[in-house]
Amino acid sequence: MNRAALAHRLTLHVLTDREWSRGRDTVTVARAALEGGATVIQLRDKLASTRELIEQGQALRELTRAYNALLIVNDRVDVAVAVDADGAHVGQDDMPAPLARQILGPQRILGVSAGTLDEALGAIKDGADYLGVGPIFATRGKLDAGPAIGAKLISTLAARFPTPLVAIGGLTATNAPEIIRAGAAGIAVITAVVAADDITAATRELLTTIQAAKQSPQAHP
Ligand SMILES: Cc1ncc(COP(=O)(O)OP(=O)(O)O)c(N)n1
Ligand SMILES: Cc1nc(C(=O)O)sc1CCOP(=O)(O)O
Ligand SMILES: [Mg+2]
Repeated sequence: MNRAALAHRLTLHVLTDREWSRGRDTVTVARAALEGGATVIQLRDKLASTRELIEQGQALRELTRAYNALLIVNDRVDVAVAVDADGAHVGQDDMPAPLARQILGPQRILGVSAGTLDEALGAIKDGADYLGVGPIFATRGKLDAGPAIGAKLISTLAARFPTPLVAIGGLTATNAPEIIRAGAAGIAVITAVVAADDITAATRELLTTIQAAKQSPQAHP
């Protein structure tokens, strides 16, 4: 997939998280988000056994194909390959990106987290297909995320590099537009979607807001 196509498909990335799902199972949450227009489902379950993760991954693989959405597996590059996901996402404490790339091969998508310019430069050098940049705002979704960094890193990176940027951390329909205008290709959320009363409606609202921001004249060139 070329960069422009990938950037388009990264518009709205929903991370599963059973701790925030209010008793709803991962497949139910993902289906509702896909119905609302999520373009990526990231399987992120810090509690699951490997066997459970594989089962969830296989179910999400089928579902994401039916909705023409991407499936990314968080942390577990081996599981990403085993369930034939589109890719994997690794952070700064996870498998190093060059090893993840070896396992994923050249075709699958490799996402890497970056919270600083140095981390971003390293991830780009290591061949990340997209960067997960955050935490942009204060977040409830990741306890060890560190302090909010705001939009500056997004605008700096967008001005200098073509690698698509996915903003994460405290994103909502209210604050997403300014981050898209700063140059993010898309946003990633946990609580704004998976903890919502109506997951489909929350996803739809986010998607509409992001699409409008992408088309606004103030959008990043
Ligand atoms: C799109 C996206 N961006 C950042 C992250 C965070 O990854 P990481 O730092 O490894 O933290 P955990 O998600 O593993 O807790 C992400 N998952 N997705
Ligand atoms: C999983 C994750 N990674 C982050 C990072 O900054 O890398 S912030 C985060 C949690 C995002 O949850 P919410 O959308 O509810 O704020
Ligand atoms: Mg991780």
